[in-house]
Amino acid sequence: MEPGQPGGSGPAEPGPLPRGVRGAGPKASASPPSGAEAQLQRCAPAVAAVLPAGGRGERMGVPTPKQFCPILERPLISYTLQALERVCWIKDIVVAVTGENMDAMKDLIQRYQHKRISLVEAGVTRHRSIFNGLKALAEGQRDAQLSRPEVVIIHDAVRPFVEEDILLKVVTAAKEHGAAGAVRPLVSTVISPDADGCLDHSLERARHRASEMPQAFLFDVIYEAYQQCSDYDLEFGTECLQLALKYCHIKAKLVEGSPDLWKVTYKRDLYAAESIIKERISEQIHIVMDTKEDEEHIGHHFEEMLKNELNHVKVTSGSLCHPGRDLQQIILEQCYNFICVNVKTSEFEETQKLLDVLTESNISILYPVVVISVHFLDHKSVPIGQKMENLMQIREFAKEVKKRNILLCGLLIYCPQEKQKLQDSLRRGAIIIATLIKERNSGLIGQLLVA
Ligand SMILES: Nc1ccn([C@@H]2O[C@H](COP(=O)(O)OP(=O)(O)OP(=O)(O)O)[C@@H](O)[C@H]2O)c(=O)n1
Ligand SMILES: O=P(O)(O)OC[C@@H](O)[C@@H](O)[C@@H](O)CO
Repeated sequence: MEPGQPGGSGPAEPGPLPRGVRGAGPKASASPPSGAEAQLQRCAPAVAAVLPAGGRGERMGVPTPKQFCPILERPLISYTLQALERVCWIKDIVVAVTGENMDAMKDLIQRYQHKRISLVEAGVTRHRSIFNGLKALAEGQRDAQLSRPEVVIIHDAVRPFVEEDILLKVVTAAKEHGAAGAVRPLVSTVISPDADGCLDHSLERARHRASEMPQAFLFDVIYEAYQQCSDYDLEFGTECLQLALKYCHIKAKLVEGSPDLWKVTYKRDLYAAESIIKERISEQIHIVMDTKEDEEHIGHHFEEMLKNELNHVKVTSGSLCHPGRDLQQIILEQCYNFICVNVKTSEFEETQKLLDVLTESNISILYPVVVISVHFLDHKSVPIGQKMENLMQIREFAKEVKKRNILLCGLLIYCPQEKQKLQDSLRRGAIIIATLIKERNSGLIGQLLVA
């Protein structure tokens, strides 16, 4: 077993410590608890998580096991780890991977600065992988600082959209009932075929649920269940809650989960996951301009047009004159989309300053950051040949910053003197920007689009 490598900036900062669970890291609680809160936390359960990630992903139909398939050039499992790492009261995350994928997993932990991760060898079935993870926690391996938790979460590594609230619900329910699991309404009706492959009977859909993840258990319950488990169950079983019922007579509490708890199984699920992630990181755009706010200029007309056309997202704006104030705050808010409107300075002076700040910030470790360098072509500009020659530098800039997962492309907005035509150009520019951010396509880096 290999502990994960300590990270640097790492994933998003964990959320606030919910009542009733003990913190894990230095940021587990903003200030030391007092009185009843301290008492509550002292008796709160220590929580660990086991992530089975040792499958082959045969139903995905590609050579790469689906947990390592890329979404926006980052392996799927990294998103699940990030989701669990956001929860500060999960002390250890034990991931079961096959021996052949162990090195790839260690590289991934290092590259994306995942924390609190320990690795164990997967088994030939999902139940065996989970059992190996539980054994690692039970034996409290010193080299990974693992300790036996009171409550253990079991969550498939290929379910990236898991939020703190469902985790807290299943952990709290497991503490009371011994076991708990997320469920969802059935989408299709379950039927039972007879020996001839014909319908024997169907289940009343409204009275049944789909068992999803996360699930949570008192550690002693699920560990005892796995220790008693038959080889048949270990080989063919698919339901941990059933093991707790069959071997420990514990009836798990069923917790209604959100639609996002689905498991990535087929290729369509990977496309869906990528679309959801793209949508989530496109919700905020920050405009950087190299002119003062009160200055009448085409750049401010364009800023207004952007805010009107992109009214479905949060659009903030500022300048680089005070990067310590505006931009750092925006980066802390995890904005992944930046528009640099070059009005007064030479072609790429402002854009270069923005790229330097973004490169320093590590914001693009987990998600590709889109930067669009906006330029204007009007009758006062330098001769168009000279202008275009200057703007072609964007290709070199883009190639350089791509190494830092920053997707840079340019937008040249033609500014006719006639007011309506100018408005049309600005609107086309805004639509191009909205598309570039939504698609986040690395194939367009270094391109200069014209509106
Ligand atoms: N021997 C196994 C088999 C599966 N899993 C993990 O269990 C989770 C859910 O299983 P499933 O969706 O069935 O994954 P695969 O077995 O990889 O998929 P397939 O059945 O299509 O091969 C996945 O994170 C998978 O990596 C595991 O840890 N060990
Ligand atoms: O059967 P699979 O290995 O595809 O999936 C394993 C679990 O995710 C699945 O059985 C859930 O219903 C939870 O128990």
